[in-house]
Amino acid sequence: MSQTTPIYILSGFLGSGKTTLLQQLIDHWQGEGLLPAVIMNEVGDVNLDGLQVQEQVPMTEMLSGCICCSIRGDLSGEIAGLIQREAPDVIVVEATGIANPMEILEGVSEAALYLPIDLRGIMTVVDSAHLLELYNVQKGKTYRLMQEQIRCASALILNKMDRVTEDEEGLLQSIVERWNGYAGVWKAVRCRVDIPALLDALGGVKADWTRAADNESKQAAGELVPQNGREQKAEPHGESQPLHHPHHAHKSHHHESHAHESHDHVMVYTHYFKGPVESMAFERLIANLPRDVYRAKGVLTFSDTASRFLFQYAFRESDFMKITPQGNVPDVAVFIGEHFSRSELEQALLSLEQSGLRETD
Ligand SMILES: Nc1nc2c(ncn2[C@@H]2O[C@H](COP(=O)(O)OP(=O)(O)OP(=O)(O)O)[C@@H](O)[C@H]2O)c(=O)[nH]1
Repeated sequence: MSQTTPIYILSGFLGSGKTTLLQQLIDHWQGEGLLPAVIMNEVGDVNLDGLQVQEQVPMTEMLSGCICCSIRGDLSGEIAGLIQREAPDVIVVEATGIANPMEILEGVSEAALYLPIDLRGIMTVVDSAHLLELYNVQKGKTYRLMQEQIRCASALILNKMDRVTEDEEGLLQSIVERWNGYAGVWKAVRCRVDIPALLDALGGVKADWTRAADNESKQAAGELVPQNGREQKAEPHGESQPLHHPHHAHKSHHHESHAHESHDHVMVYTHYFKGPVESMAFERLIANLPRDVYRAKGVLTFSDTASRFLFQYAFRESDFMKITPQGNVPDVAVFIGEHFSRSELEQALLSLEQSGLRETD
């Protein structure tokens, strides 16, 4: 009898906490003796989230585009490759924060027509404070995309509750219940949720799943076949790019305009550092980023510290973590936002590099 591989889609706006949840899912499955595998999609051309996932987790990286549109045609090939190479017990597809989940759902559903996979549902992670702020304004593409990601969820993780007051909790709950009365809701800080309960609540995804009222739970089954391997698919291109690459094959076109409409306002700038920079100066630059930059992350060598750091910036909060990356990871920072001035940002980063170089002379 042929066996199907359960597959989960991890959705949520940029910086909401998807990778934070992914780490917990992986720990849980590994604790059960299972082999999870990950398909990680990034809009930039470097996968920094992958550095936070253990080496032994098989991972395929789909970079430089969004699986909901520009590289959606590649998704089924990636799933098939992972199953063939690694025989994982479960697969998680971590979408880019700007992906329209409906399109990813369609991509995975198409793949399920000819691959032995069983789509269990979409987990959407929400930055609760960010949602409340956008809800107060009630407009903008980011707001609509967040709304879409919430509507499409089969499970909702209201994350970053540490940034929400008790008074705001009620409003938050009522917003998400109005938008999606079907999904189970988990409130969390750092995505710390009851993972077995979360997984138990996810059943198969129905064709008309956005309106489905019932939620049958299915049990994941699988044999342990521990192997290891990572593969990277990057498209060669310049350092700053729009998110749609005409040279990518589009297998399916019927939803294209809708998908692009969801995030064609977003731009990415990737900066490769030529040398170390001073830590305080870099922190100041991050603290003063224009509001239109809503996500940044990178790996850096500072001129005044011994260790290398992974930095994260999401919705005006930054975080620095010491890391020792495996392999040859360059000093690089990725900035994602809307209509910000690439040249101003580049100039600011270049002058940081200049003063860093003077210091190490
Ligand atoms: N204050 C606060 N920060 C959090 C929480 N959960 C995650 N973070 C931080 O938010 C930042 C983004 O978290 P990630 O898990 O990388 O978010 P993501 O959704 O994977 O980000 P992208 O893949 O870039 O879209 C990191 O600096 C996390 O440490 C939380 O509950 N509260």
